[in-house]
Amino acid sequence: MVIETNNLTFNFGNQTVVKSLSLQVPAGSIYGFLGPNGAGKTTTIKLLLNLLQTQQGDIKIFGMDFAHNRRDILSQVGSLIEQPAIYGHLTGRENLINRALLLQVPEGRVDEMLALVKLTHAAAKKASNYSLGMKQRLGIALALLSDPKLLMLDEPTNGLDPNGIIEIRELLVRLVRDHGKTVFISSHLLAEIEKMATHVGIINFGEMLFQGPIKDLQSISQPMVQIETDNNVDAANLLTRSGYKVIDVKDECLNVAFESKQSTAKINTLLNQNGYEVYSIHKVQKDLENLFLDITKAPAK
Ligand SMILES: Nc1ncnc2c1ncn2[C@@H]1O[C@H](COP(=O)(O)OP(=O)(O)OP(=O)(O)O)[C@@H](O)[C@H]1O
Repeated sequence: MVIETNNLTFNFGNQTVVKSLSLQVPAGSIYGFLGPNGAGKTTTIKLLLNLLQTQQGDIKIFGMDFAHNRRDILSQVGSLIEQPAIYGHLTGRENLINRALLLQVPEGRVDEMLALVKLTHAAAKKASNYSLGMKQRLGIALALLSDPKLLMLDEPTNGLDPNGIIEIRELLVRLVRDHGKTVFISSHLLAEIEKMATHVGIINFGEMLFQGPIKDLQSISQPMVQIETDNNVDAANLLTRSGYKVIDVKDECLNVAFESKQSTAKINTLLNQNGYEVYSIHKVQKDLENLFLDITKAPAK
């Protein structure tokens, strides 16, 4: 794991904004850290970057205990939180050269970074004249100058138009695929993250509500046949024995993985032939956005 937290908890006064958080961010992943406004994402990122002092719990980054290896760890982490620290009166290249001097990074990296974030054509333009998307990309180039293994980005697509979002997405995918980085990116929009993330963590009120590979989240949103019978438990057993994939059984209904209309009709016939009364049978599907809303609308504890 590149990032691992155990029982991470943080309070602002008497408000607990991060609650027993156990993050698991695998190496080489694009980890989407999702949650509505005020969920605790920025606070968590600040704890991971030591911009806030940990009050409770442990953080391990690159397998090292954060409390005892802070310098070592942070020298291998690039970050972008809130607005990128850019000087508007300097050009894109000058901004990068300044930082390269500060970090004692060879100046050759500057042109490499400009090319990587597709700003070579605008290198000599004043940063104040950059679009929001260009500023974000320059911010990412600044974060990448020291060639960190891990990039942490707090809502980097906030306020960007669809093109700007696509450019950032493509850049992050390239960084992971071609440069072996791990990317930790927060957002309050699942739709933005879904297309690039390999893993997601969904938090609300500081608590982890779902964490795992994106495909696990997608599999919860697979289409299902929802069936209500006079005996759902026995009907589910019959369907399992007959080779259908029963997803769950509740008092009021049972859910079977949807295969086709024809297979749904066969399920109906099978149940009827075995003496079950079928009160309703229909296809249901939650799209990811609705799933996300469902997961995050739980009331505060
Ligand atoms: N400096 C602070 N002092 C007191 N409370 C704070 C402070 N910073 C954040 N909070 C509170 O902590 C909670 C979590 O805020 P945080 O900024 O971490 O959420 P977030 O998920 O990043 O939200 P957003 O998507 O809006 O940026 C919120 O209730 C917020 O009001």
